[in-house]
Parts: sequence; structure tokens; C-alpha cells
Amino acid sequence: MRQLLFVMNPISGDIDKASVQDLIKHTCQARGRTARFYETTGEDDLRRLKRHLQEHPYDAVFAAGGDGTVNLVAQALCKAELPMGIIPLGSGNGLSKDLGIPQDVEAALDLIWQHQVQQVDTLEVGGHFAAHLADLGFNALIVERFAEGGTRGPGAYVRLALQEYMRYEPARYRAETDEETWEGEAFMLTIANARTFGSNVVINPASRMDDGRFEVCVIEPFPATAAPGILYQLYTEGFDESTYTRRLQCRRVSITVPGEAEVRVQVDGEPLRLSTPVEVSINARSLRVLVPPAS
Ligand SMILES: Nc1ncnc2c1ncn2[C@@H]1O[C@H](COP(=O)(O)OP(=O)(O)OP(=O)(O)O)[C@@H](O)[C@H]1O
Repeated sequence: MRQLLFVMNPISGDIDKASVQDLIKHTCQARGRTARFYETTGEDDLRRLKRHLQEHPYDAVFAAGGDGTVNLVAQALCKAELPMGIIPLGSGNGLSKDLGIPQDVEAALDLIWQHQVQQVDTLEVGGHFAAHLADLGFNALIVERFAEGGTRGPGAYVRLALQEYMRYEPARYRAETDEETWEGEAFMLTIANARTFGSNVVINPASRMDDGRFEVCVIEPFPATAAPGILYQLYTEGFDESTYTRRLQCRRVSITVPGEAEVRVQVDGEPLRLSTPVEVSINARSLRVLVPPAS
């Protein structure tokens, strides 16, 4: 693994990218590796990155940014042999946490020399690629407001969530999977290939990213008095213990919101409006990722 590309998002997280780039360059040079950098622009990045990868041979491509940058690189490498590494530089870094990738830049870089390659499933959500988590309902609304607001960081997210919670009206959903159908009201409905949000909320405990299946994790409407208990359960892997939650395991699902032609969906942290039904399918073991070696 000698030729390495680092795809850097100049605006992700709250981190000085020039010093990170220096650190990556010097670490690689000192240990006989060549690091090249590819800066994202926020416009047409997928097409440009794919073309760059066709024209240049690399041994691995690192996503150096947040979940959106990871989504971009994962999409470019999906169904390819080339493995993806992650240098977590966003505010949430959900997928890297799920895969046990160190959150410290130097430790994450060490995976160049010591790693195993894990093949993980990826999802298609309404025609959009997802490597981590997507959802409909409350969190999708907050992610949309967050993007509109122009502020970044976990503090701004929590402020928005508290404001919106007070006036939030849960919607009715119908989820038809390859195994069962569920219809009912939900506070939010998460399409989960992975386990944990970047905020450390465990939405899909004891799940696997390489089993060819994903979960639809439903949080039903709950009274305000139940909120602290649900939050506690979400942070302590107790999702299934609540009377307000359920999980459907499947290989595909079709989600409708009766009476709505369009629905808010967040996919790997990006807010989208998708037409209904939202069709979700899985690409089993379609992405190769560098993770810490098995202990
Ligand atoms: N040069 C750029 N200028 C403006 N926006 C950019 C640029 N490069 C990428 N983007 C946008 O940045 C977003 C992805 O950001 P990313 O998820 O990597 O960081 P983050 O939002 O800070 O982290 P996290 O997702 O962990 O909260 C995408 O919407 C992408 O279009």
C-alpha cells in the first residue's frame, strides 16, 4: 500500500485542514509512502473523483472529512477492489466510530501500516447511496434545519432539536419489507445498515454491517415524560427495551407516507426531499474498508 489518495473536505468539522495535510504528508513521507490530496468543492465531486480515480492508480483512498465526505468516497469505491480508509475530521464521524476507526488523526493514519480489510454492505435509499444511516421524521427535519441555518457543531444541533421537539407532529408511515408490513405513527424511522449515530446514540444495537441485511428502526410517538427514559436507552444500547420502539430486519423496504407525494429524508447527514414510495435496497459486502486489525 504505497500510493495513497486523501480526499479532503476543506469545510468539514472545525479543524485546520492545512496542519492535518502537513501531518499526513510528513507521516507518509517519513515511512516511504506517497500521499496525494484531492480537495472537494461541494459541486459535482462524485463525477470528478471517479474520473480522477480512473486516471491515477492508487492502493487506497482515504476520506478525510465528515460523514458526507465518507459517503462521497464510499460511493466512488462501491463495488471496486480499491479499499477506503477514513481520517475522521467531521463533527459526527458516525461510520468511522461504528467501524472502530481511531478518532485521532495520527492513530487513524496508522491503519496504513496495520489494518484488516472489512467488506461492508451499502444501501440505496430512494436512488441515493448510503454507507451509514438514513432516516425519515424528526431527525431528518433537524438535519434539514441545521443545513439551512449555516451553523455547525453539536451545540447548534441540540438547540435546534429542543426547539423543534416542542412543536413536532409525528407522521404516519407504511413500511413494506421483503418479510413483513408495518403501518403506524412514528416520531422517526431510521434505515440502518450501521449501529450508531455520530452523536453516540445507538439506534441499531447488536447489528452487523456485513450480513446482507439492514434494519428499519422505528421510534413511535411518546409522551414528553417518557423522553428522558428513551434517551437513556438510546445511549445505553437499550433500543429494544422501550415500549415505543420496534425494529424490522430486511433486505429491502418500500416506505410510504399516506397522503404525501414527497418526504424529508436525511442520508448520511445530507438533507433530501424524496418522492414516495422511498425504495430501499442493499448491496451486500460492496465496500472494502480499512479497519483496525482484529485483536
Ligand atoms: N469546498 C467545499 N465548499 C463547500 N461545501 C463543500 C466543499 N466540499 C464539500 N462540501 C460539502 O460538505 C458536505 C459534507 O461535509 P462533511 O459531512 O464531510 O462534514 P461535516 O458536515 O462537518 O461533518 P459531519 O457529517 O460529521 O457532521 C457536503 O454537503 C458537501 O457538498
